[in-house]
Amino acid sequence: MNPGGAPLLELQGVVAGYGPVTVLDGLALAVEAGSLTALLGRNGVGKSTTLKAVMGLAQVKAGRILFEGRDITHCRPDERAGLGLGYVPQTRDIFASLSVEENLVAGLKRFPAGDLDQAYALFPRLRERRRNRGNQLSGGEQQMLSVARALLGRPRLLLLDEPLEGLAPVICQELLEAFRRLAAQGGPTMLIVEQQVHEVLAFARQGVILERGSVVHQGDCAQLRTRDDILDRYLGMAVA
Ligand SMILES: Nc1ncnc2c1ncn2[C@@H]1O[C@H](COP(=O)(O)OP(=O)(O)OP(=O)(O)O)[C@@H](O)[C@H]1O
Repeated sequence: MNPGGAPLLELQGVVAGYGPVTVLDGLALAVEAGSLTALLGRNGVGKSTTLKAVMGLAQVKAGRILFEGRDITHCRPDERAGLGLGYVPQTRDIFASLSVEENLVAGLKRFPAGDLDQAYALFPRLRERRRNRGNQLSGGEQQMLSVARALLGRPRLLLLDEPLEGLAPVICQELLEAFRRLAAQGGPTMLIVEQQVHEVLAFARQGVILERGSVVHQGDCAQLRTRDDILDRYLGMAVA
């Protein structure tokens, strides 16, 4: 399951990209089981590509990706999902013409062990909107549905790509509160790519900063919040 206490996820010297384009340049990254990790960095440094490489959606040209100590570098994306990796893409993975409930039921075809009631308990708004079509939902509700669909697979690691993008502050807090409840209930380890640095640093426990496809800083989010020098240097900002 997890031989020798290995990290839940480990990227070893990963070189990855798209065709001739190389984005990740020997990326080394470890995510411990039970952690909440924020993956930060300026636009275009390779945050989404990191998640795509883990899911088998970007081409890995060198290096290895291990999940629970098992080499998944060459597994198909659906095999990775079956092994316990959940992914919420930046594009929100829902069917616009299906209702909330139909979206979830479609997810159950893929993950028969999933639990609709659990999804509704985590996001009561989805129960209220269960007859609304995907394209009749607000951005926040679409994001909740996308997360709920990923959770049907009962992942041990949930990869979230900019879950707060384009959401009003009050909805961001609602979503983060749901993530907190999920974590408190022993939910999946989470690796979150996010541009809303204030919000994600207040939520996550570990922060990893990428620059040009490599890790340039990693540490406690509580400490990172006080490191204006690092935030300014790598993210072009200072957090009060
Ligand atoms: N399908 C693709 N084909 C070719 N190049 C791509 C593709 N997707 C992304 N890229 C390039 O890879 C680089 C890294 O992109 P990526 O989306 O991983 O960055 P990011 O750190 O997530 O950025 P952002 O914060 O803007 O989403 C960028 O230069 C981007 O243009």
